[in-house]
Amino acid sequence: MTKTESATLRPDSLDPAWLLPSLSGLLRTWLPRQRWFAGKGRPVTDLVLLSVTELRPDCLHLLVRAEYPELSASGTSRAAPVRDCYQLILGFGEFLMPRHHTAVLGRVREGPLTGLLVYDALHDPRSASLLLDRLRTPGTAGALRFERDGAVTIPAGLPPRLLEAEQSNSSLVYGDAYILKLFRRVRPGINPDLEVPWALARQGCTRVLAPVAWFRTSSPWAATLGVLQPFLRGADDGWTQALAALAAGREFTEEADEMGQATAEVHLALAAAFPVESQGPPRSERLAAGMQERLRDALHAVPELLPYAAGLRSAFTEAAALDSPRPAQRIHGDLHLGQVLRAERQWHVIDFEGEPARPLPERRRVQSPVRDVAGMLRSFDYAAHARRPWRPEWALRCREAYCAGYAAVAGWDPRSEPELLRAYETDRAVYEVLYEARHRPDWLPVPMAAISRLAERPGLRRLIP
Ligand SMILES: Nc1ncnc2c1ncn2[C@@H]1O[C@H](COP(=O)(O)OP(=O)(O)O)[C@@H](O)[C@H]1O
Ligand SMILES: O=P(O)(O)O[C@H]1O[C@H](CO)[C@@H](O[C@H]2O[C@H](CO)[C@@H](O)[C@H](O)[C@H]2O)[C@H](O)[C@H]1O
Repeated sequence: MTKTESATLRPDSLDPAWLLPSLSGLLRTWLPRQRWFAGKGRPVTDLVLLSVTELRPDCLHLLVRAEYPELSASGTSRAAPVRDCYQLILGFGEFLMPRHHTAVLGRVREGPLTGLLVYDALHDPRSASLLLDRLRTPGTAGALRFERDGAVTIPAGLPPRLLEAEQSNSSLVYGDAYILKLFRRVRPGINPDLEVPWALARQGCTRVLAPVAWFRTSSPWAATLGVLQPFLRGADDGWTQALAALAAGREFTEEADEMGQATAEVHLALAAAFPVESQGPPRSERLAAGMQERLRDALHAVPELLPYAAGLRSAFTEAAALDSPRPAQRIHGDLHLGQVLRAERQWHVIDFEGEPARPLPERRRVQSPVRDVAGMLRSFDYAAHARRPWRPEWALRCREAYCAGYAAVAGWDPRSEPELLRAYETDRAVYEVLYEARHRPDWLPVPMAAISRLAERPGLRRLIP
């Protein structure tokens, strides 16, 4: 990397009245290309600057509200546009890093900043280090507040690198000792990815990594913006390991069994750390109504789902007739193979953010633990369908092993509630269809294969993937 002189923003640079117009054209082109931007491939129809904070004269922290049309099966969007708030940390000045040309938004073409190069400052080691420095020494910058666990001392000077994983957010790794996740899509409220691991670690749960520092904002509303956790050096996630096993023609049942045990341990710790539903078991009717509603939304957005609608609905109708004996409790909310990391032969569970598209109050609500189990079962299926030849029997064995491991620790077997499991798997597959349509259209056939199976075998009782 070569860095030439970096321009300094003028003192009036924080004035939203002209800052946003200067950046607007660049953001409209750059945002839809980002992996974490939910409106991928759709035009940004409006941008509002919600807050701007100077981190350094040539580095700004921004919260920007982007508006884009909702996905619509008809192509003509009659649905209300989506309005999401995104966290950006932008650098201004010359930035030459050819490997990371996606980091560059471009040159400002109008207003007082004309000619200035704008880039995603997370790619700039100076800005990445600045963030760690702020987290090491608690304090404020405008509406931003940096905080840390007083019992932990974070060393200075750890070299930063931006993680190049397929992510919904952006993460910086410091000296292979800590990882800072910056939430890209910001919602009002405390993010469960801070709240949950913090509470679980205090329960003595060794399956999670306790947050050591975090930062939040109070403007335009209170929200968590980033969390720093210990980095598990040399760990592989479950997805990478499952694909490696498949490629080598190996079974993955031992790992799946241990993963089931880890999930159950986390569920037990969650039930101890947070209130469980005091009104008795979750009301299946209400639950199924929520699933039907999500299906309706997905049908509106993804036309490929329409032929399966009746079959999918039947999964929810069947579940509505039952009442699960399982009390509702806090859960992970988006459990899949990418959310478990294996280090020193032990699985750790990460990313308690829940499904990023849902509002935070919904993600923080108590739910059935079967939702998490179904998420992981779907993930074995994803792995088995990620490459040709498809290996559904491999997935079936993983799914059985995972449930057995779960049952051994939790004291109840998810397979004993097949209707509920099917409903949650169907709900998850519908979510995945929507997720892939929005973020990775090339992947759509994977959840669609499950949709066709789940819809066409309404009487299914086995764990056939
Ligand atoms: N504590 C950690 N130690 C090592 N790697 C981690 C850790 N936390 C996250 N990662 C890596 O970062 C990736 C993205 O993290 P994740 O929390 O899932 O972010 P996102 O919500 O953006 O998808 C994970 O798949 C994993 O490879
Ligand atoms: O990145 P997040 O952890 O926030 O989760 C989102 O992205 C996941 C993909 O990266 C997506 O997971 C889906 O694809 C996985 C394979 O890449 C597969 O293991 C999961 O089973 C499947 O759901 C997840 O749904 C989404 O919320």
